[in-house]
Amino acid sequence: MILRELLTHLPKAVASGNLDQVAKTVTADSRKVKPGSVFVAIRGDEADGHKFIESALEKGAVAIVAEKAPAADYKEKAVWIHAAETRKVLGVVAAAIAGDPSSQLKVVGVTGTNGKTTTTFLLHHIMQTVWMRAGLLGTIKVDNGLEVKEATHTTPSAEVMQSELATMLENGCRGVAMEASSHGIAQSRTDAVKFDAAVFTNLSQDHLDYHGSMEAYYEVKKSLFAGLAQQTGKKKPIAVINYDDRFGEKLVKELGDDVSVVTYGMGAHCDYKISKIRQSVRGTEFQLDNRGKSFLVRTPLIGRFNVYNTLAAIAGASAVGIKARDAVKALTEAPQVPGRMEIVGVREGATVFVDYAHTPDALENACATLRDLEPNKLITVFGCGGDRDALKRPLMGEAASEGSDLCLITSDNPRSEDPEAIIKQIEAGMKNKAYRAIVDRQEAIRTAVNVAAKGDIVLIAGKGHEAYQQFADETVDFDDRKIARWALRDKPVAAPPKETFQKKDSFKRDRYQDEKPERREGEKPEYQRPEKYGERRVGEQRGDDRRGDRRDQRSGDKRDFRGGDRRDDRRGDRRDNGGRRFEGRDRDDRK
Ligand SMILES: CC(=O)N[C@H]1[C@@H](OP(=O)(O)OP(=O)(O)OC[C@H]2O[C@@H](n3ccc(=O)[nH]c3=O)[C@H](O)[C@@H]2O)O[C@H](CO)[C@@H](O)[C@@H]1O[C@H](C)C(=O)N[C@@H](C)C(=O)N[C@H](CCC(=O)O)C(=O)O
Ligand SMILES: Nc1ncnc2c1ncn2[C@@H]1O[C@H](COP(=O)(O)OP(=O)(O)OP(=O)(O)O)[C@@H](O)[C@H]1O
Ligand SMILES: N[C@H](CCC[C@H](N)C(=O)O)C(=O)O
Ligand SMILES: [Mg+2]
Repeated sequence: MILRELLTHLPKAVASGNLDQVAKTVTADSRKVKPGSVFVAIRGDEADGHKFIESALEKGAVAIVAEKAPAADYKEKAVWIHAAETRKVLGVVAAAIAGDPSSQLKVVGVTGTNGKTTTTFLLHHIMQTVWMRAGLLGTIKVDNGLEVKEATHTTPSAEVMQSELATMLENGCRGVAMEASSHGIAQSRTDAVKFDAAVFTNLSQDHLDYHGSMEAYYEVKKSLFAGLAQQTGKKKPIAVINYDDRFGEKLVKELGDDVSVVTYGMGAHCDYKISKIRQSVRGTEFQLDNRGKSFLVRTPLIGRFNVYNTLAAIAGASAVGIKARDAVKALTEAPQVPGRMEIVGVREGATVFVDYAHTPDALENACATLRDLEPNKLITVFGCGGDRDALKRPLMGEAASEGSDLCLITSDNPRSEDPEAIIKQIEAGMKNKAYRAIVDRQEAIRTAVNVAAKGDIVLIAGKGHEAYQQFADETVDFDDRKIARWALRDKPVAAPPKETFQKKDSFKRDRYQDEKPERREGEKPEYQRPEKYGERRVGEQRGDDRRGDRRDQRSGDKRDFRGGDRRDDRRGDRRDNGGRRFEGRDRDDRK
């Protein structure tokens, strides 16, 4: 795009230099500048992009966008564009260079503290089923319709996002389901995206390290919806809002008439109303009432909160013209969202789930969901990430201890923090003494699996699909699901004596801290850190190592409600809520 044309998108900017040159790409990172790039200098939390202007010029930037005018001795090596709020300008320039792809795609953005990834996966599945080709952009992966890549961020920077959207359009996608994280909204990554609909799943405590208060966090989420009214070029966008959520209700009240609002929830006045929920370990079914029509929705997903995610996906799909009937049909074969309430195995009648609950609300819901399956005991393994909201730590302790019979507090991604110090902050919130602290996550998982007896459920929470663990000095390969499978494989054949875990007092940290889990003579050897886990990924940093699961979820990982699980190790006993106890079943081939 010729710079002169680009400037028509920036009416308030002041430019100097030869505007008849071609702008090929745009970036806010001097390290990614190539000849012909526009470099946008952004004042960030850690660095000031203006300091890298020289470096961008040396690499051949054709134009510099900055919040200040050029110095008097500036040699006009490149066009200088002086503008306010360069973060916002980045989005506008990126959209213009990419050909404004979101104006030609049906775009649904999903925001909220929990449920974004799940809802976008469901929505993407519906879009793919009905439209053949659709894009997905979020925490786990970017699917451009033809290829799947690991994601680095939940909501990538504006230039990455606009280029991904352009590829989706080129690849024949009709629409895209994308997550809008609060960081992404606050940093204007989503500003230049033209949404057809935006979904609000819920709001509860998280990210207070970044936003400062719940009110400020809410205001950021709200700005996505308020922004819909300012959008041009698309017919009136639709705000799809969870009306059972306190902040969702507030949002509905506060949005003006210039945004169309559609609500979902249990309340009689909701546009998409849920009732008659029935859950089992194989899936969930419920009644959906919408515009005088009733549907029986059946999905293989487990958990009451997934009823909300399912409904959000149906309402989001309807907002872009997909018939509710078609969405409901597609959801009978909804995909297993990696690491979200995923059954990883059953052994000796004990079932192990991996879930991504990493907020107090999510942990409370995850425990409640598994409690609904009426296990003998619910054993929860969890920790809290370092360098992130510290205020949620005792609250997660409280949620887990209230929802479980036994907790194993361990490390999540400690990042630059001391893992033991994080654990202490979690312990401050524990409501009972039925817990042990085991800093090593692998050890904690193995202990939980070993102590689980017939009819028990083990919940391994917090890291879900993540395939790594981040420490101050290194990032190592680590996958809860793999570790849990190995631990299940090595689990002693007979469950440990019941009395070991009967007395809640017996889980006091000091008593068990250094003990190794029991193993009987002649049984399988002591668990070794597998070779593969010896490989270090030294030096990888935050954004770069937020790696998702490499598997392409479109192939081979679908769960069919009607046919039951395709993976045979997901077979728990199918029970409804009729008061019977949950009992997992063993895979025969493990014996
Ligand atoms: C706190 C935060 O969100 N930071 C993000 C932000 O960084 P920043 O704007 O503060 O950038 P900075 O590092 O201070 O640098 C300022 C500018 O100088 C530039 N620079 C820097 C160094 C250099 O050599 N040359 C150069 O040009 C940088 O590219 C940047 O433009 O913008 C960067 C580019 O888009 C992001 O990579 C970075 O994400 C960091 C790595 C991160 O960890 N973010 C997490 C917290 C995040 O965004 N998470 C959300 C999910 C949260 C949720 O669950 O809801 C997400 O959407 O992924
Ligand atoms: N609608 C919901 N309400 C409450 N908790 C939920 C909901 N959906 C999912 N959860 C819980 O939150 C966890 C994370 O879900 P998911 O990955 O879909 O959320 P997310 O918003 O994308 O999270 P992140 O911001 O970290 O990417 C799940 O593993 C589950 O425990
Ligand atoms: N999107 C979330 C992911 C948290 C996952 C958890 N495993 C952790 O590292 O805290 C965040 O950035 O807060
Ligand atoms: Mg997500």
